[in-house]
Order: sequence, then C-alpha cells, then structure tokens
Amino acid sequence: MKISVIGAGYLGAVHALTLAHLGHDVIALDTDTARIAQLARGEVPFHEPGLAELLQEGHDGGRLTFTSDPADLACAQVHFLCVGTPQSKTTNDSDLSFLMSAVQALRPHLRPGTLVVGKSTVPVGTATVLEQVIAASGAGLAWNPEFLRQGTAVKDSLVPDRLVYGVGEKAELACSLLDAVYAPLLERGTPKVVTDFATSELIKISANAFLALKLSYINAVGEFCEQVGADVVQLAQALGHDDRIGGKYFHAGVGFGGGCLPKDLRSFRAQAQSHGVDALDEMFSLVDGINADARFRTAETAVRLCAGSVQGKRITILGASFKPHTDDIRDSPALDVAAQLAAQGALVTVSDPQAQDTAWLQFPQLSFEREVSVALREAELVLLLTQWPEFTALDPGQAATLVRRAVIIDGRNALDGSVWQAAGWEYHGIGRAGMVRASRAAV
Ligand SMILES: NC(=O)c1ccc[n+]([C@@H]2O[C@H](COP(=O)([O-])OP(=O)(O)OC[C@H]3O[C@@H](n4cnc5c(N)ncnc54)[C@H](O)[C@@H]3O)[C@@H](O)[C@H]2O)c1
Ligand SMILES: O=c1ccn([C@@H]2O[C@H](COP(=O)(O)OP(=O)(O)O[C@H]3O[C@H](CO)[C@@H](O)[C@H](O)[C@H]3O)[C@@H](O)[C@H]2O)c(=O)[nH]1
Repeated sequence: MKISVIGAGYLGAVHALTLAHLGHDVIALDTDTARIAQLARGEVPFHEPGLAELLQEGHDGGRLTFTSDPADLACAQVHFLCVGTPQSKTTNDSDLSFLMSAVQALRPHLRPGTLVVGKSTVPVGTATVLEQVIAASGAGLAWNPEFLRQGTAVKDSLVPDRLVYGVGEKAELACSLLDAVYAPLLERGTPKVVTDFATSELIKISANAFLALKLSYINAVGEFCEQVGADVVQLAQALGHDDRIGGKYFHAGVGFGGGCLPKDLRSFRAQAQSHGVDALDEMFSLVDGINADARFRTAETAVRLCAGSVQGKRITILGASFKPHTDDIRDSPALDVAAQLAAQGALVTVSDPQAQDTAWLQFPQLSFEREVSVALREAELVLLLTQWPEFTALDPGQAATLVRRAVIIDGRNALDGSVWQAAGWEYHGIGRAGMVRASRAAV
C-alpha cells in the first residue's frame, strides 16, 4: 500500500521505516528540510537502535521517499499524522498548531476513499474537530495512538502490545485500511481495540499518566525509605512479585523526563480541569510535583555531600539524555540536575555517549566530555543520572583512581552499591538509606 507519514521525528521516522519494513511504499514528509535531506541521503537524524538498518533496507528496496512538498502526498491511500504536540509555552495545554498546519497542508491533496490517521498524542476532542476539517475532501479519519518507547522504538513498533483504532463517521473504511496496513502484526495475534475517537485519545494519554503515577509513587516511597532507613530497591522488588502491582516501570531514582510523560500528564491535567474532573487534576499535580522534587532532592544530596556548598566544586554527571539508548534530551532529569548544580557555582562536566551534540548547544553553562575517563578526572563528586551501559559497566576500582574524592550518587539505582563500596567509593543510592549507612561504615 502507498502510505504517507507526516512528521519524521522520533515517532514519525520510526513509523515510516517500520511501515516500509512491513512491505509498504512510504513517503515521509517533514517541514524540516535538513532532516528530509539527511534521510534521503540514508542518514538517520537521531540515535535509535536498529533505525539505521531499517533505513538502509528501505532505501535498498526502493520503498522509501522523502519530501517537504505536500503535493507529493497525493499518491498515498493512507496518511499518518506524526507531528509534535508539545506543551504550550504558557499553559499545561498541548500546542496543536503543528498538527493543524499539517492537516491544512494535506487537505488539498486528499481524495475520497483515502484515510488520514492520527498518531500524535492529542487532547480528547481533537479527532472530532479534524474529521470536520477534512470532511469535504471525502477522506476518512481514524485515531491510532502510538505506544513506542524511545530506545526500543523499532521493536515496539514491530511487536506492539496492542493496536488501538479510534473511528468516527467512516468507521468501515478506517478499519479495513488500518487492518491492511497492520496485516503482518494482526496475523501474529496483536490485540486490537476498536473504539470511538474520545476513548482512543484518552487511552493514550491515560496510559502515560498512569506510568508517571507509578513512577512518582515509587519515588515518593523512596523518599520515605530514606527517612526511615529502608531500601526502596528491595521494597520495589518485593512489591513487584505481586502480579497485581508488577515490577516493571518501578525503578526509583531521579525521576522521569522526555518528550512525552511530563507534557502528557500536564495535558491530562488541563483536560481534566476543563471538564471539571478536579480529582485527576489534583492527583497529577502531585505526580508532577513529586517528579520535580526527585530532581531537586538529588541536587540537594549533592550539595550535602559537598559539605553544604558546591561553589567551585568539580562535579561529573554521567548521562545527558532523558534515558539510555536515545540522544533525546527533552526535559532530561540529568541535565536539569546538572543545571541546578551549575547555578549554585559547581564546575559541572557532563558525559554522554550520544546526547552531547545537542546538549551543549542548549546548556552552555555546562562542560561536556564524551570520554568518560576524562570526564571523571579530578571529580569531587560523581552523579550517575542516565544508566547507559557504558556507565554501569565502569570498573569502580579504575574509576576511583581518576577522581579526587570517590563519592557517587547513583541516581538510577543502576550500580551494585556493595561492589562500588568495596572499591573504596562512598555510595549513595536514591531511596536507599541503608546503602548510605553502609557507605559511611566502610569509610
Ligand atoms: N517520541 C515518542 O517516543 C512518541 C511515542 C508515542 C507518541 N508520540 C507522540 O508523537 C508526536 C510526535 O512526537 P515526536 O517525539 O516524534 O516529536 P519530534 O519533535 O521528534 O518530531 C516531530 C516532527 O514533526 C515535524 N513537523 C512539525 N510541523 C510539521 C508540519 N506541519 N508538517 C510536517 N512535519 C512537521 C518536525 O519538524 C519534527 O521533525 C507527539 O504527539 C508525541 O506525543 C511520541
Ligand atoms: O522504572 C522506570 C522507568 C522509566 N523511568 C524514567 O521514565 C522516563 C520515561 O521512560 P520511558 O517511558 O521508557 O520512555 P519514553 O520513550 O518517554 O516512553 C513513554 O512515552 C512514549 C510517548 O508517549 C510512550 O509511547 C511510551 O509508551 C511511554 O513509555 C525516563 O526518564 C526514564 O528514565 C524511571 O525513572 N523508572
């Protein structure tokens, strides 16, 4: 099938390349002409495991085209909308301006029997409005939210845990075309939920809000653990043995970031508020606050470990991206903590295997050093804030010879604290008061 994908960012580029992998002819459009030129040359525009191989495969198979001209989309039978829906600069609402201009640009090139499919994450009610915007063209509209995670985006797209079709006036057309698009996944038994627009929109945003809730819950319990001398890592493991709770997505630490969870939970708050569901607004205000606090408390611990002031202290931060295996620094907890410490006069060096090139432009107050052994030199405090394998595999004995003071905050509880302690480090896991006490005893 001929398919267009509009918006070639972290979601759209992956979606376009996986659709080509499934055997479709895909044309991807982005208003960022540099990005389109890069993709057309066969270069991936960001770090995502497995994406370069898919791009090569799509090029070799002649199934991929890239454009910035909406007129080129006229040949496609299905059009996926994958543009950004960031948080508004002034409120908690989603900024839908990119989505609206993408649909306006597409509208003249639509014809009867074709389908526009929204994949971007949107507030409830958006699909109903867009269905009216394109109605005169004779094309149908569906909402098909995406649940991929950066870092495992290719696998998540090829082996999704569910497909959601939100359908409206042209439900039959929508279901038959989406079934054809996803035929290889459906044949493998991927669960499919067909529902109305509002439910499909809410499924997506409430999923992300729930994940944020789970993380803020374990981080708040982690704070309690610190107060009473308990260990949040053991606690989460024990809770996770209960299937009703589950151990996934339950790692306490410096909190969540990225281009999705923070802005989606705020959009959820704004939507709940505008519909008078104050309990959800209040609940997610707390979730957001706990997350901000996790970052703040990490920075506070760093100050405490520097005898009350980081002024002039050399601090090394391991990690810049919001999670490992991506170069995305949107709302990165690591960079937030780094900036908080730099604002208090610390000399902060950040190391990241992939995210440095974007991070240094946005954070000129920080120093960046890709080579971790160089970044660690003469550090008076080290914080592990993004658990890249390059960092979790560090030899603590070797690392101890590089730093001035062997003190580490493990902001992701990703290191084996007892091994680091045995190598002479003062180890501080977040929510792990027991590890701090053991560290002090070892010193
Ligand atoms: N990143 C993810 O893992 C992920 C997963 C699921 C859902 N989502 C949702 O998908 C949407 C996109 O997120 P993203 O992370 O890919 O954002 P992104 O910023 O990486 O990509 C958005 C792309 O859209 C392009 N664009 C903007 N306006 C355009 C227009 N009018 N026409 C064509 N292209 C245009 C931008 O140049 C950019 O390349 C958001 O709604 C997000 O919430 C993202
Ligand atoms: O146990 C955990 C798991 C995650 N995180 C943090 O939570 C944030 C988000 O992680 P993750 O959800 O894995 O990354 P995203 O790629 O942002 O994916 C989320 O956002 C996407 C965009 O909407 C959705 O499609 C995905 O389903 C949803 O998981 C990151 O900062 C992680 O470090 C933790 O702190 N502890």
